[in-house]
Amino acid sequence: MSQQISPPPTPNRISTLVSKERELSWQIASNLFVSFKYAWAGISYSFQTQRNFRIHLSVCAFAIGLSIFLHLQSVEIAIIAITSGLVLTLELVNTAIESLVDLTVKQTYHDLAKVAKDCAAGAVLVSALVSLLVAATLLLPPLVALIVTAF
Ligand SMILES: Nc1ncnc2c1ncn2[C@@H]1O[C@H](COP(=O)(O)OP(=O)(O)OP(=O)(O)O)[C@@H](O)[C@H]1O
Repeated sequence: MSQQISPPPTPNRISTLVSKERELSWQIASNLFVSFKYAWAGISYSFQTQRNFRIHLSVCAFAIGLSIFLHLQSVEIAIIAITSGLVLTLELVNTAIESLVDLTVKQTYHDLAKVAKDCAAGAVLVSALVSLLVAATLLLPPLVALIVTAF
């Protein structure tokens, strides 16, 4: 049996899509303040439900705090902040993908659900490892120097 392939979108179809923008959405944020409120609700949900998010947040705060305490250069602190932000951002995306997968397949097993969840978790792991490497490279030399001078 041949598989049905959707035709590429024509300019007319695109303008129809634009005019029906967000038609399927249950609710649309009415202004920027409301958008921030929902964004904060997402961060709060992740914090309350995801143990890994709480661990990563603590480690990131510690790394940034230590980099300030050790008087690292502004660029170095910025690099640590960027890599930390990336980990937390991917944790949020991971939570969103998990929720979408669970919403779609509910409590049934599906190979593609596994791929989606495993890849999302893999993205967090990659960013966490890179972040750890960057933090160790920038923090360890001044930290060791401080410990050596103290004893
Ligand atoms: N519906 C499903 N179909 C197939 N495999 C699934 C399904 N749900 C979960 N899994 C498998 O179980 C693993 C753990 O599921 P879970 O929902 O706890 O993901 P997780 O929340 O990504 O873990 P973490 O919170 O540590 O990132 C997934 O990575 C996936 O391999």
